[in-house]
Amino acid sequence: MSDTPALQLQDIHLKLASQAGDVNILKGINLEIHRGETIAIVGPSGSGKSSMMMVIAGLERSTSGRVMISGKDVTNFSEDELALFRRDHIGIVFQDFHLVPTMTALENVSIPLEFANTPNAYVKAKEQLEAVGLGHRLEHYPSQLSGGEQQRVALARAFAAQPDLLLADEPTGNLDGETGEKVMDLLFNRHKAQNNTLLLITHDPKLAEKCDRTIHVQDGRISDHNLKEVAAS
Ligand SMILES: Nc1ncnc2c1ncn2[C@@H]1O[C@H](COP(=O)(O)OP(=O)(O)OP(=O)(O)O)[C@@H](O)[C@H]1O
Repeated sequence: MSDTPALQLQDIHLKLASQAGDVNILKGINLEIHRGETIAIVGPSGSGKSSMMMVIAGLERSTSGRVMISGKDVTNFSEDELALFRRDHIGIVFQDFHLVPTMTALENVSIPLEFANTPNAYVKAKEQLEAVGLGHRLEHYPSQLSGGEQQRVALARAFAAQPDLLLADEPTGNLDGETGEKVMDLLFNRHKAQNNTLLLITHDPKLAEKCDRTIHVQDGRISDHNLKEVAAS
């Protein structure tokens, strides 16, 4: 296994314009995550967790700083380069599923594989759906699926291309406790099966406990608490 970190953030700042003036959202984030780690990102509402994840995913461009993924500096990638890099290396799961409503479960999972010219995209998508227990729902549209099932489709889609980095932003936030637990078990099982790196934003302490490490974000910074953890380790 290579020693190259899965993810490095160096002095990331994010400033966005709002009607009330510029807002400093991220204020110098430094972070290094190793391959295969599971990381919980916790912190108060509005502290910048989702913004940090958007910067990592290349869906938001930082104002300054550097983003390295698997040793590749993606900071100055064009939008097209970022889209290709995301397709090949990053899986993302959102709280509200983000499935395409006019596509079946099978199509939702296979479409990114087809874009990547992956051979046997449908067969691979079917395998991913079977791995999350949805082999009997392949032809169902999102509106015909429960919230838990929709999130399982989103998991199948995120894992389909075997990404190096899996980002999940409160993936159980819209689900009831029992369904959320099942989705979470699947998320960890799929992570284990593929041995990718998992970053998970959560407000649930039980979930954070399941991860190797917890990163605390406070007011756009990684809080002192983490620095003490690092110093003690
Ligand atoms: N497009 C934007 N323009 C201006 N400010 C924004 C924008 N997007 C987010 N913010 C602000 O940035 C801050 C961080 O938001 P972010 O969504 O990253 O927080 P969070 O920690 O993920 O919160 P939550 O736990 O509630 O999801 C908030 O104060 C938010 O209002």
